[in-house]
Amino acid sequence: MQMQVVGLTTPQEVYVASKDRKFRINELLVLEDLYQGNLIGEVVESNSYNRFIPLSIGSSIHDADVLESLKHLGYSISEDEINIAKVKLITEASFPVVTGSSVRLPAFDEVRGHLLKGVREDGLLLGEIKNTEETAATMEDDLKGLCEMFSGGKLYKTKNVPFFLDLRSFQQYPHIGVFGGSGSGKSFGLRVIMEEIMKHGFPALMLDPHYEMEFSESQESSEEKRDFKDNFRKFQIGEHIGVEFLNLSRGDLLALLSAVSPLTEAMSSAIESLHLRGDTYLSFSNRLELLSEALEMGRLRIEQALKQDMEPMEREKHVKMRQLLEEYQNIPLPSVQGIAWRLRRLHNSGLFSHDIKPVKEAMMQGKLAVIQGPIWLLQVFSTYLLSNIYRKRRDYKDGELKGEASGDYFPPFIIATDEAHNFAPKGRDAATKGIITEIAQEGRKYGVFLILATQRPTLLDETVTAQLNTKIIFRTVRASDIGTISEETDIKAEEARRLPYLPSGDAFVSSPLFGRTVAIRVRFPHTRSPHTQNPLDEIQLHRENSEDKLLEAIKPHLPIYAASFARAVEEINRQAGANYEVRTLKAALDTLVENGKLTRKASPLGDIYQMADIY
Ligand SMILES: Nc1ncnc2c1ncn2[C@@H]1O[C@H](COP(=O)(O)OP(=O)(O)OP(=O)(O)O)[C@@H](O)[C@H]1O
Repeated sequence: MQMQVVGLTTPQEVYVASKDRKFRINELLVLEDLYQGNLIGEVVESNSYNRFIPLSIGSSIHDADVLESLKHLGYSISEDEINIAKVKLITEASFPVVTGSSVRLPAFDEVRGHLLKGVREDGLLLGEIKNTEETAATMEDDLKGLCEMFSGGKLYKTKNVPFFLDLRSFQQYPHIGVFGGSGSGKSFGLRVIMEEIMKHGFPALMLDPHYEMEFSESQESSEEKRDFKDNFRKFQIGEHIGVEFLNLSRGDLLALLSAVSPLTEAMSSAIESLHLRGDTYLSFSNRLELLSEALEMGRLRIEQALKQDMEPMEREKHVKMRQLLEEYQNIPLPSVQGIAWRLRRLHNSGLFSHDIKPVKEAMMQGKLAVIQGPIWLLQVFSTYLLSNIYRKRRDYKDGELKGEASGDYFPPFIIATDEAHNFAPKGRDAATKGIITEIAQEGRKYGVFLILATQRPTLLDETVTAQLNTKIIFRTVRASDIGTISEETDIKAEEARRLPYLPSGDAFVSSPLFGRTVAIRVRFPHTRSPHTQNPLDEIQLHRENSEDKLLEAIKPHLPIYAASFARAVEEINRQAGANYEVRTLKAALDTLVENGKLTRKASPLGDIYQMADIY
């Protein structure tokens, strides 16, 4: 197996040819340069030619120089099969590589530094580095076969070099972007990242608008049975967690109300004067309701009413209304009503009936807290939650830095979310945008890290995108998104061209730690999402279940004449938990006949249905 550098070379890029070896994209090669010693390069394009498709027919890489030097090196261009790779040097050479230099595959130790960063114990094992099988053969045994891969319908142990993301390096490169279109493997990727974070017991918080981040069921097919029941806790907003109204700052309250629907300026200033220190939900909402009633009635009618006879409670109410009207007469009624309905909407969601203590507790214990809720409520709540825990961490850390007796300990943590473009959108406001931008810019100092996943990197706020040091990029088809990705990462033009065709689960990792883009395949997750049932299977299962139920319910009535359906249908419905009418019952029984479970015979009194096995 002979491989050589051919054609015109530069210090950054060369072509390598071989008669008998097909090059694999992203594999690493050693170029044995006579003067500069061994150089490491990565295959970025691979082509193969034979005499039936002569080299001279259009392709970017076989320019005249390549052809010329192939001839010099003894290749017979019209007869041999020739494989040619475009190779980018990973470490730049000082001057162009010598044409004709021998090329070989590296032993693992020669490229270890390019493939593994940090120590294994601190790494998040995301999967394998693509096309490193031959190099991996010379790897120490305890790095071999570390994770399960799923490809081509088969599950197997990896034969490639494992890919670790060094958790320790987050201090330097704190934030991660996960990009990829629908079905590209982004959710699987996020799941794997979160599983790895849980393995390290690193406190984390995940916003889960899709209700899919469940880690208690292990993959059935996997050999490595592993669940994370004790490593994560799931909270539904309004059900398990919420905000304590009493502890809300004015700013928090404004953020919450505006997340329901943007506030007008008049509303914001009304809140400034209407919200009082020590307000509970009840005292604040009562004030709003009474004021709005008072504004509607007007001073004159309130005075008149007070002159009439009234129940003491009614009187008290009217006195209070008069007082409020005096105090807040300049606030327009629509503003008060606008605030009141926003507040009611928050209250109806259950938001004010709970607090965030359980989330903090889970994080203090090094667990992953999964926060679920509809996206609007998630926005509202996470604004409050993120600000609260970030502040807690910042206060603790600042106190420590100043050498002051520090307050309560709160650990470093990771915040992860899918649909990140909803939480920090470009060009428009969202409740969460402020806090996410702040963490993107300042979080590093406090050990607060972001993992932001989105299908649409183009819609993510630029300030935030610019702070995402590490990017994991799955299949992306949309040209505008490929454009954004190309601008924001060190992804090579050849790789950008491959983005629309990446198989699900393959990704490019662009990270300053590696100094280049690494092509990986994400491992098979240990756990599965509750959504993985195929809708077709769901329908089939449901159908079988309801058929079985109907069969059980009809049994006592068999044999049954079509004419007797009217009498039996009610009881059958009760037993089968169904809602048949005479007509639909007949159709359902006919289906059972088709499936061979019942038989139908014509008789002078109409059709008779009977159990199939009797005949
Ligand atoms: N690492 C992987 N290994 C094996 N198969 C994978 C991997 N990642 C994804 N797949 C396959 O691709 C399918 C789609 O992946 P996934 O659900 O992660 O896509 P997605 O990008 O999150 O899409 P969406 O945004 O629509 O949810 C999976 O159901 C699985 O069959």
